[in-house]
Amino acid sequence: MPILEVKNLKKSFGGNQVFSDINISVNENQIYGIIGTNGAGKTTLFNIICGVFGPDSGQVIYKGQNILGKKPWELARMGIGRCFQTVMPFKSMTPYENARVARANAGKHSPGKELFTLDEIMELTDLKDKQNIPTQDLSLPDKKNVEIARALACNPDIVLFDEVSCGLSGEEIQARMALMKKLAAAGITVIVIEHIMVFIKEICDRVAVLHSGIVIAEGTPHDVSQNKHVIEAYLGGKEQ
Ligand SMILES: Nc1ncnc2c1ncn2[C@@H]1O[C@H](COP(=O)(O)OP(=O)(O)OP(=O)(O)O)[C@@H](O)[C@H]1O
Repeated sequence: MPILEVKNLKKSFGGNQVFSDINISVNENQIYGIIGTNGAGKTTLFNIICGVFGPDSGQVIYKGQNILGKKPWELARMGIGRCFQTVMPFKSMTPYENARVARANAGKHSPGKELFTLDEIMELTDLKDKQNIPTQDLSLPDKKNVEIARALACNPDIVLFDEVSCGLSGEEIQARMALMKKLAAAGITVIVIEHIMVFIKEICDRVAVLHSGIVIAEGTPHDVSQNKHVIEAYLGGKEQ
């Protein structure tokens, strides 16, 4: 059953049309990948889903309700979480404080029914032994973990991750993949934008490929990687 559907989305910035007709359907508990070349509109799609700005036309349906027009904080309280490509935690606060503030602000719809305690979130995001260090003194990968911890503290039903593996080592990427799988196993729906194909192939149940304003392919990672439009448009004619 779909938890999130994007229907007939159109979006332009000035004269630059980013989407002419985007359609995506994400089922509950799936790990759903979104790929596409630079500038294909992946982050724009997340911004529209999260209420940062609206489309020119189309619909975003979350749990059966059209959510266009709702503010980002309203959507966070409805269970839509987001991790940004660039990290934006409160720098002077520790990881634990960042998570606590996020929970207090967005700790949503079902108080007392949080999926993870703050301690569990520190464990899940590998921050347990650093949870009392000011975030500004942590490494970039740890800061990214704080960003994930903040999203999880909001007790989301769905989390959108925008290139959270960017700049990480192979080992850190493996840890990130394991975390995504744990979130899905715990009942959270995960949508990831990633450029790293191994990441997409290993963890995603389904993938959508954005190109020239539309979804040129949708399916399992294997099916999508065999699709001739994808090979031509996204993989530069070479299968990966
Ligand atoms: N707020 C904005 N104002 C004007 N143009 C924008 C805005 N946000 C995005 N764009 C433009 O929309 C297009 C899609 O950008 P977007 O960042 O969504 O692509 P992307 O697929 O996420 O790219 P990347 O892989 O490089 O992160 C680009 O041409 C970009 O310049």
